[in-house]
Amino acid sequence: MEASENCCVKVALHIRPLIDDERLQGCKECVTVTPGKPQIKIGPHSFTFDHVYGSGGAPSPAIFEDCISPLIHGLFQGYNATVLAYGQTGSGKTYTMGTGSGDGCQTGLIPQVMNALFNKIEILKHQTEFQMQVSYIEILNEEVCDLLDSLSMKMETTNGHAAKVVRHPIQIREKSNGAITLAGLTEVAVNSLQEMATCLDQGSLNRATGSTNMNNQSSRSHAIFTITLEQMRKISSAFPGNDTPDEDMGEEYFCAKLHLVDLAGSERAKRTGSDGLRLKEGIHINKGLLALGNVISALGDEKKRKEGVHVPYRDSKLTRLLQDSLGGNSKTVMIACISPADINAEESLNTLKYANRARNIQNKPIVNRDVISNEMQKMQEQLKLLQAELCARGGAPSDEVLVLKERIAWLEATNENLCRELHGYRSRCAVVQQFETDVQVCHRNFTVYVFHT
Ligand SMILES: Nc1ncnc2c1ncn2[C@@H]1O[C@H](COP(=O)(O)OP(=O)(O)OP(=O)(O)O)[C@@H](O)[C@H]1O
Repeated sequence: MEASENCCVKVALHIRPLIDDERLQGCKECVTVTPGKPQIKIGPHSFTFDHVYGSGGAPSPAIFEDCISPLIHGLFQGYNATVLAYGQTGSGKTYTMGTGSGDGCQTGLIPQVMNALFNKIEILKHQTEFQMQVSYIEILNEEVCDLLDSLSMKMETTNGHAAKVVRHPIQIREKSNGAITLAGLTEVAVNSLQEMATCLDQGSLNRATGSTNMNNQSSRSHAIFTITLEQMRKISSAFPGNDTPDEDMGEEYFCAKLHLVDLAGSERAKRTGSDGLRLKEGIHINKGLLALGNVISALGDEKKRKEGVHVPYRDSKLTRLLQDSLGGNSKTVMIACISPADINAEESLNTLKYANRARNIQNKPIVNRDVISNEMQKMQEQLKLLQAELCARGGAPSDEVLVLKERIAWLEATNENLCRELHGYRSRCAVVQQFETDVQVCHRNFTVYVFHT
């Protein structure tokens, strides 16, 4: 795997327009965007973000080009990415992400992501083989549910009472290398934009929503739509002294994930008017968001970071699942959503403070190339060096030239063997991950060619 620069979590603010309900209540806008700057004022407080959209800031459609396009570009280079929509209930997260069933789902970010992915694949398909899978989960009342598994989302009728959706939670597992996985998660292989859109629609329909005083279609869960992009790319290279340019050097395998997260909205029971089930959901929502806030605080505070303060990822399912997106191997963008209405000023201020802290989080994204490809790349670099040396010696017979030729022959044979191995294992990330656990065997062989010339 390739190391890369640390990169901070980017935070964009999206201010939705006043909605009918707020106009009917006679609300006024209480936020002001500084013209030409990603800066916002609310009362005496002012905040600067990476971008500000809506309400006098940049136009909302620019979010995709500015914030999401670079993540997609990175995904094709093998970098994991995460987009997190955060904000108070009713602030426009679902609309912005396009995970709902309203107008936003046509223009939201996820449909645009899907379009961009398939457009790019169309351009690259002649030199790269692609496979994509999607999964869609929600965290509801601190349980993880698979939104694409129709069996775990059964409609059940009890004692003749109305049918209700019964959700069967799935378990979080931690592998020996610390990676988090979900036991038995449905991963649907998708080959077209239409197939991917169907998964999004079906999962979104299964997602738990309910009516509160603040939003008549409030998402009651945190939802994570994950796209896994696997690539098998042809490597070609011209050896010095070789007349055939772009000689086929085998293939490289990359596997990167894009998590698109629509968080449930923070809420106050007094304002949502929740009781019973809605209240219980609200308590869990706030608990998960508090845990997320604590992780953001621990990671965003430079002093704490330098002191190596414990990051409480394990305090909630949400933070365990987002561990890599915050402070780990991912390029991450947070989209903080707020309502401009004066009745929501207190909640908007809280969102702004929360999002502002997230800007200090440093991630360490790396290219997710599998171990075999990695070793192959090292080997090919060695081959190039040896070929160049052979060329420089002009091929005159000597002991050194003989040794060089032997080494080159050995490397070429090993490279060919590995190409075959990789072919056999390329179909799924999981299989390659399994293969990585056996990599010590390969390493023993590789040490043979790691020598100093
Ligand atoms: N940019 C926008 N332009 C117009 N209307 C919007 C915009 N964003 C949100 N809305 C409207 O505001 C209302 C609340 O939006 P939405 O359901 O997306 O909020 P939310 O933050 O996801 O809420 P919750 O956390 O309760 O699920 C909806 O009626 C939606 O259509």
